[in-house]
Amino acid sequence: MNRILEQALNEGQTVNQPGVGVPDALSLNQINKSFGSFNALNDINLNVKKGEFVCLLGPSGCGKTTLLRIIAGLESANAGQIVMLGRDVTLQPAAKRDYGIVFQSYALFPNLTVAENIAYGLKGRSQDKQTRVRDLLALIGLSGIETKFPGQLSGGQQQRVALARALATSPGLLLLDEPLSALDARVREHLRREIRALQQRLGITTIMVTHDQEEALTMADRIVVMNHGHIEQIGTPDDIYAMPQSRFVAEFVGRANWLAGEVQPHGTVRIGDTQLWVNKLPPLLEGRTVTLFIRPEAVVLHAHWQGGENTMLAHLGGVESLGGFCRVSLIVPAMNNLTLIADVSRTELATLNLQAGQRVPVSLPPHALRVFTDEAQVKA
Ligand SMILES: Nc1ncnc2c1ncn2[C@@H]1O[C@H](COP(=O)(O)OP(=O)(O)OP(=O)(O)O)[C@@H](O)[C@H]1O
Repeated sequence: MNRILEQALNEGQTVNQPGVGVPDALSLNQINKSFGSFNALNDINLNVKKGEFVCLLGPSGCGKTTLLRIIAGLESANAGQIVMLGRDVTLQPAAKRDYGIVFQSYALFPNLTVAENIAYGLKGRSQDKQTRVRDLLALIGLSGIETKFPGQLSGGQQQRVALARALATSPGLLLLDEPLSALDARVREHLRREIRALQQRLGITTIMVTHDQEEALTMADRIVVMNHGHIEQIGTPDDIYAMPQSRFVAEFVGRANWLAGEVQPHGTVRIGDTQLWVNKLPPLLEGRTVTLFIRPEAVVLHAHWQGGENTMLAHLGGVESLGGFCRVSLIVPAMNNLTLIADVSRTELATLNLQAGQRVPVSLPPHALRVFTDEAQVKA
C-alpha cells in the first residue's frame, strides 16, 4: 500500500465516510465581508465534517472565491468566526492555518522541477523529502517525473502536481479554487473522478469552489449554493437537484419547466383548461397564483392515449439531440399553448417513433411537480 494512504489509515482519518463524533473540520460562523460599500458576503454559516467534500457553487461574482480566501487567511472577514478542528483561527495568519490549496491557474514555480515544487513547503532531511515526493507522485499517478519542469507537462499533469504539492504537508484541509476550469473537457472529467477518489481514499476534508454545476453534482458530498454573497441552500447533490428550495437554486442547477397557474379550491392547480394534481399542496394557497416546477426528465411521453391523472395531449415541437439523450419540446394547447421540454433517452424516442407536429399524450406526475410562490418553494 502507498505510504501516504497507510499513514492516513494509521492516523485514523476517516476513509470513505465523513467523520462522526469528532469536532467539525471547519465551522464558519456569521462571516461578513465587504469591499467598500459592496457586501460581498452576508452572514455565512457553514459546518464541514471531517472527511467531507463540500463544493461552493454559484455564478460569477457570488462570493465563493472570497469565502475560500477568507478560510485560507488570504483575505480577512469584517465580522465572524472561523474554527478549524475546534481551534479558533479567525485572527491567525495563513501560515498558521493547516491547509493545502490549489488554484485555477497552475501556480507552480516554472523554474523549479516537479520534485522541487512538491517539496517546496516540506521541512526536514533531503532524503525524507525525496521519499515523500516519490510517494506523492505515486499517489497522483505520475511516478518518475521528478526532474521535469512544469513547462514540460500538460495542463492536467500540472494540476496533479499542484495537488501533490498541496497534499505534501498532510494538511487537515484541502482548498481547491476552480482547479479544473482551465482544462479541456475530457481531462476535466477524468481529473474530477481522480480527485474525488483520492480525496475519499485519504479522507481529507476538502472545500472546492466551482461555477460548474456538473462538477459539484458529481464530486461533492454536500453543495453550498451561493448567490449575491449569501447561501441559498446547503444539501447533498440529490437534495439540491430534486428539492431546490428557491427558484434561484432550481434554475442554476439543472434544467426545469416553470408553469404558472392558479390554486383551485379542491387542491389542484389550473393552467389554461387543465387541472393539475399536485402532491402536498397546502390549503392556504387557495386562489393564489403559483409556479409549478418539473424537471424535463420527469415529463412522461406515451405512445398511446391512456388518460389518467395530469395527462394531456401535446404537439411535438422539435427534437434536439444532446448526445446521450434527446430534448423534446412539446406545445400543450390545453395549457395556453405553453411549451414543455422533456428529456428522453434515444431508445425511448425510437420506440415512440415521433414525427414533427404529431400529437403526443404527455403526463406530469403529481409527485414530480413542486410548487413555488414568487421566490421560495412551498413546503406542505
Ligand atoms: N479585492 C476586491 N476589491 C473589490 N471588490 C472585490 C474584491 N474581491 C472581490 N470583489 C468583488 O466581490 C464579489 C465576489 O467576488 P468573488 O471573486 O468572491 O466571486 P466568485 O463567486 O468567486 O466569482 P468568480 O467565479 O467570477 O471568481 C465580486 O463582485 C467581486 O467583484
